[in-house]
Amino acid sequence: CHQWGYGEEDGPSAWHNDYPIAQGNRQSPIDIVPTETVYDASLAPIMLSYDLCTSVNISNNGHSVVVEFDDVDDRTAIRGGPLENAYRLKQFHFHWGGKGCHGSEHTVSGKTYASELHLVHWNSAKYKTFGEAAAAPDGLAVLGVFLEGSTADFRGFSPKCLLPNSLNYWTYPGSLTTPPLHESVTWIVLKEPILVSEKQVGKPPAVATDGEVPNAVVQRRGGGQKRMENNFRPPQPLKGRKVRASFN
Ligand SMILES: C[C@H](CNC(=O)c1ccc(S(N)(=O)=O)cc1)Cn1ccc2ccccc21
Ligand SMILES: [Zn+2]
Repeated sequence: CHQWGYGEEDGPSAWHNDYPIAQGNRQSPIDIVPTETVYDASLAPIMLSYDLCTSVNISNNGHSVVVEFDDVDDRTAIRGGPLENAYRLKQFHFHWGGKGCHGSEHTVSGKTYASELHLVHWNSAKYKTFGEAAAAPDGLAVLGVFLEGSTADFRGFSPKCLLPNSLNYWTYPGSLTTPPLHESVTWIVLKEPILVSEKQVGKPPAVATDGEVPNAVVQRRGGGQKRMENNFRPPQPLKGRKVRASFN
């Protein structure tokens, strides 16, 4: 099966060998240039109903730490914004760098953030399963939230506590940022970052790249477990796409 990663040999610059769509026309992430975005007054505010969300598990899939939700109904969903109907929350995960710097996937005029949270939703009105939606052009909606280093509390555990005060956003048609890189994502990227504690962002979560969730990752010389870091794809060509802003 296709082994891909973020290293020299198997990283983003090699993904096109196994996933030619990597050079497609709506790839993600992108560099968002605010002066080149278009304010669209017809864009509705996004509405998040995360209150009844039921997280099911947390796992390390070798590429990120993923918190999965049970997606049997639309209790936990995102609506409004550029979306035609409700999209159901499936999972959220993070992308980060090493030592608390440059870990975000989207950038804003070249500025990188320490990390980026992705809340992944699927179009349950049109598709029966996440897998089916993940391959359809209007199948997914991913809410991207930048994480900046500072101190902040992290009480409770509704994804709502992971959101900034303002829901001002940019939106554009894009793709999964990891293989299979399906061009199936309506991206909604919040402008305002959330602040998480330096110690949390400074040190990437202690996860290994071989899928184990060790209590502490040991840095073994030569092979064995490697600390998972820099699991971000660099910005991809815009190829004429318009990035719309929900704010002036
Ligand atoms: C495409 C899927 C695996 N990939 C993702 O789910 C995914 C989601 C979000 C992003 S990002 N970084 O753009 O937000 C990247 C990858 C495999 N898959 C196919 C069927 C299926 C069913 C359940 C679970 C996974 C499944
Ligand atoms: Zn992601």
